Amino acid sequence: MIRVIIAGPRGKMGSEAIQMVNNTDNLELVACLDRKHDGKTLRDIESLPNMDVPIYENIEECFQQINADIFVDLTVPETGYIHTKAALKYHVRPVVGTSGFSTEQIEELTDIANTEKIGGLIAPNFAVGAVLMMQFAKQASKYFPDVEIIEKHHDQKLDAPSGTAIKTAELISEVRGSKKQGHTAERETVTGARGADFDGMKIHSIRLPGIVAHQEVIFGGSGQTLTIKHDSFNRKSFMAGIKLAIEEVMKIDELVYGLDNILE
Ligand SMILES: NC(=O)C1=CN([C@@H]2O[C@H](COP(=O)(O)OP(=O)(O)OC[C@H]3O[C@@H](n4cnc5c(N)ncnc54)[C@H](OP(=O)(O)O)[C@@H]3O)[C@@H](O)[C@H]2O)C=CC1
Ligand SMILES: O=C(O)C1=N[C@H](C(=O)O)C[C@H](O)C1
Repeated sequence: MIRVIIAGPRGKMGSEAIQMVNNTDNLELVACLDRKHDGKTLRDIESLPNMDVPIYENIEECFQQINADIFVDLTVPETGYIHTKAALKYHVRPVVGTSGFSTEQIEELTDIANTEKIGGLIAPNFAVGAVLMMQFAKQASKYFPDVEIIEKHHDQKLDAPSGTAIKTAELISEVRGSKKQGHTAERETVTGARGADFDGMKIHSIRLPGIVAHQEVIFGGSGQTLTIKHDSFNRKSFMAGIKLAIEEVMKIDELVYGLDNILE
């Protein structure tokens, strides 16, 4: 049995993750972290399963009282970062889905995990299809260095660009390097019209009600374009990746960034 703590249990991802853990034979939910229901149990909250799993508001208290193997964070960037640091301190392996960490924060968490020899994972996207999209985009950029990323998410999302878009740009940059695209005399008549700039490639973030999580990577070449596209239509699309991450992180003693690091 792998003993799991989930932070953000009332959220869209957290509530799906609880279901996934409850439906998985070798996983056991042992506590949740929730800023609004300290001292209660899941049973006390209408939207959550009828279970006697304790809820904590304070992460240190939670780790001091609960013996757990894995800490899953599905909250917001500022809190997720603090949670992940605490998990590493208490040697509870973090599996982090929360997006919006800075590069410096990811580097710092990686250093701590590696010093402590604790396995962990920060994954911008747990959907296997999205991981493949990123890998295919990296491959394509060798032949098509002119590329723009369009990511589309629901309008409750806090961070822009998405974690997936940033990871995609980072992977493409490993192959393509830095390259300014578009006309040399290009100028914006409305600020932001050309999107965010990452090593000269543009990232465009769309936020609308009615959509979940989608990304297109469009490559342009002489007389042709190539579009690599992934769509998550619901949050179940991320659950197989979280399950795999929980299981695989138990076998490693470093913190990795991206689900691709543990996929065969
Ligand atoms: N890696 C991946 O594959 C995926 C990652 N994500 C990321 O996961 C995270 C959660 O997404 P989602 O479930 O859609 O978001 P939700 O807004 O539905 O859920 C966020 C949860 O975090 C809680 N929360 C908010 N602020 C704090 C805080 N300061 N301290 C503690 N808890 C807090 C919320 O509680 P309250 O109701 O009190 O605000 C809520 O329960 C996001 O960062 C998102 O980008 C999402 C999908 C896939
Ligand atoms: O907030 C979301 O919804 C998602 N966030 C992640 C991201 O920032 O890439 C993963 C997925 O796109 C859904």
